[in-house]
Amino acid sequence: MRVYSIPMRTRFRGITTREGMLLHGPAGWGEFSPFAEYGPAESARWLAAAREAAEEGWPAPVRDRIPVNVTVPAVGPVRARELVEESGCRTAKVKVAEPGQGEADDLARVEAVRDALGPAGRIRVDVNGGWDPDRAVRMIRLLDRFDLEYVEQPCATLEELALVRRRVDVPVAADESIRRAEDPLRVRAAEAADVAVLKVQPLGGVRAALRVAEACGLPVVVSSAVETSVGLAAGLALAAALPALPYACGLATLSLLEGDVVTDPLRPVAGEIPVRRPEVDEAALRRYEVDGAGGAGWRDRLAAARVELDGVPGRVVS
Ligand SMILES: O=C(O)CCC(=O)c1ccccc1C(=O)O
Ligand SMILES: [Mg+2]
Repeated sequence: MRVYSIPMRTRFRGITTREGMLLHGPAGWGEFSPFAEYGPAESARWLAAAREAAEEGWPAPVRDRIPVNVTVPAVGPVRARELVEESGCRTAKVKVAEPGQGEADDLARVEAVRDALGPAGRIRVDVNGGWDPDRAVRMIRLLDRFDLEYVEQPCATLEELALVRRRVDVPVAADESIRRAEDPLRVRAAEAADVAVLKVQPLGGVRAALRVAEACGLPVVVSSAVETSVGLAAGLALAAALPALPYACGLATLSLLEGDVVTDPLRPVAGEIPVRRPEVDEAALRRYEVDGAGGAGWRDRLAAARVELDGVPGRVVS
């Protein structure tokens, strides 16, 4: 196993460096990159996803190209426009409700993105649970001036999502509300969402995510956890295996990173990423590889996740 640390081009989710581990097995490379705040129990699912990639591979694809959205972090309007234009994507996901910013920042960013995309482009906003229901209803109506495809996780809880969903016309997507196997049934029962955002690593792999998709009974948007192309390939495999894929996916996140670990990174071409599994490039990996203290911390996190998953300190995946 190898530990990487890649600087981010733009601060995202409060982080400026993306770190993780790459595990190798008979089926290829897998990525284990739980965010720093995740403990062993949550990280165990991220490990299950890495093992599936390294040991088993993924179910057969039913499509060979995945339409994707450009991800626009909480940047100013000028940078937002540049990111959309550079991307070639016709759908944008815009982060809003960033701590320390105001409603005017959100409106200016979304306006700039609408300007860059033109009237035919699609815009979704991601709130990461940052609004209370009253603010959510008010802000969604204001932002819908720029025509929203959906609003992702406007509030933190399921009950709040359901309340907001009843009060606005814009569809609601659940992201943070779907992290465990039992969550999709709760989302369904609460009638809290119109769309399910699914991420492979937090859900424990492509097969686990396919089961969640089925249990939700909602259209699915596959998103990345801001990963190297090794992790993104698993997201692509999920998007490629879903029976239906009515929305663009959030897998165009490589542009948030300064570099990658493969020869031919998974970047969009004309708004789509071709479904494939790129080869890890030794020279690229060595460029971002860390050992010593950083690497040791990750080896401890891997060991703890293994204990959760296997019950005992487990078999070593090289
Ligand atoms: O969906 C996308 O466009 C990119 C992925 C993304 O936004 C994301 C990435 C890592 C952690 C959380 C999130 C999120 O959707 O909130
Ligand atoms: Mg989200």
